[in-house]
Amino acid sequence: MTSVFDLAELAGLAPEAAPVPVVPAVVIEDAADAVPLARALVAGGLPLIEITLRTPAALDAVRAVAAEVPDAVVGAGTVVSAADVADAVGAGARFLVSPGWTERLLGAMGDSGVPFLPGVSTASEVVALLERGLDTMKFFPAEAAGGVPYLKSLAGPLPRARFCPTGGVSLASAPAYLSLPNVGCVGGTWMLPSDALAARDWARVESLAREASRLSRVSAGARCR
Ligand SMILES: O=C(O)C(=O)C[C@H](O)[C@H](O)COP(=O)(O)O
Repeated sequence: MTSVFDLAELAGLAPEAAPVPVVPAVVIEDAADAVPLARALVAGGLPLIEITLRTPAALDAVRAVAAEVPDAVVGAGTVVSAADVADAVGAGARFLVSPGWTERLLGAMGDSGVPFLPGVSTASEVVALLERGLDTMKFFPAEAAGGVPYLKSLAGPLPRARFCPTGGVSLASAPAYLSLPNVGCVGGTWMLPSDALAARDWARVESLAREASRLSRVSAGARCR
């Protein structure tokens, strides 16, 4: 099955046109903002968009982006229960991201039919997921859990596991993550500053997305299939 790192396939693009491996994590307060926000991200070159289920507006936001922004690939983040999985997929989420995992959550995400990134932060969790046949995961909270040196250390004993580090990642730190052989994409909120969202400053979001979209295609693109 397609993994979240099969970015071109997820986005419906040819492999050579794989999008930049940066996934904005959106916290949305007003569902009416979802479409203009998603359009700004897409215009800035970031078509993969994770809307976190942290706010009451999130599911309506997923629904709106799925219906009205065809160039976006919208997914749901903060998926922490089987009910979240059902709600997110029902709303049109095309991928799922969770900060952690349980057997039940893995089962529900596995049955959902869409790619998913279960969150891990320890070597034992990586081993547990590999044991279950899953090799694609979110590394969360990336910076607090050890950042680039930690992922480098995991690559030796656990080379099959591939990660999407998220949590404290910035424009400055993203290139170091993307240069690692076990990183397929990075997630973050740095292109969505809360003051820009509060002001509905979509031009600023687009410009920050464009800046993020210049991050190395070369280093990660080859591994994102
Ligand atoms: O809600 C979840 O499922 C998450 O894990 C959320 C995101 O990973 C963080 O919100 C990233 O946020 P920054 O640290 O600002 O980049």
